[in-house]
Amino acid sequence: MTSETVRIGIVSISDRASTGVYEDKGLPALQDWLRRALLNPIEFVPRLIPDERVGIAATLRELVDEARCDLVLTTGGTGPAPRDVTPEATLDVAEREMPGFGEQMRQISLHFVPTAILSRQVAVIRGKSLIINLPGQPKAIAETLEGHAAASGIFAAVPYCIDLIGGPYLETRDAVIKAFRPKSAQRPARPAT
Ligand SMILES: Nc1ncnc2c1ncn2[C@@H]1O[C@H](COP(=O)(O)OP(=O)(O)OP(=O)(O)O)[C@@H](O)[C@H]1O
Ligand SMILES: Nc1nc2c(c(=O)[nH]1)N[C@H]1C(S)=C(S)[C@@H](COP(=O)(O)O)O[C@H]1N2
Repeated sequence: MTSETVRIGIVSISDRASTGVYEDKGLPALQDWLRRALLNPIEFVPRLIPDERVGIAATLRELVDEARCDLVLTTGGTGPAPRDVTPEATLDVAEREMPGFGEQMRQISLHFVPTAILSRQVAVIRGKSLIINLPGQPKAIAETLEGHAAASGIFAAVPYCIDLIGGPYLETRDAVIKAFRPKSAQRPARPAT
């Protein structure tokens, strides 16, 4: 059985990376982790943009409404600094909030850094797409998606969430992240790769 293709918007939000002050490590880190974690063919739709609320909201709308992404992951701009506005922009485009993702990410991240509580990250649904904010530190991407021995990574809940909102059936590599679905929602497993 062939996996369905998934279209994923990846958005790196950083004033300095988007103006070339330093090299962006957010988009490569997102791509690397998703390629490792997913068995589905992936079409990435990447964007590197500054910390501007209106521009971030416009990018998220475009990725969901025009590019038809099933999932959008952002990185950066979730902290308390005046220019950190990613959560506000994400809420601007939200139809529904999914507060469990932010709660769980802060729990996971406390196993890595005491400043985990400074991230105001949110997750929302718009149309048939799930949008999730991740912190800006490139290493925080794998940390929050994959988790810690004591706190399961948020990506474990992403495939079933996407099932429920009408997206493609995502299959993960268990060695990276084991997706959880109720038995009634599981399809027969593919041979391991
Ligand atoms: N996109 C990125 N690429 C590479 N490193 C990054 C990126 N975003 C953040 N970092 C690193 O994480 C550190 C802390 O992130 P911080 O929240 O200050 O970044 P930011 O808000 O994206 O930066 P900026 O002030 O340029 O918008 C940065 O000093 C940088 O070392
Ligand atoms: N897993 C993880 N979460 C993390 C961090 C990290 O290094 N790893 N950094 C924290 C810090 S220092 C800040 S300020 C906030 C917000 O980061 P952002 O503004 O770059 O999004 O995320 C926090 N969450």
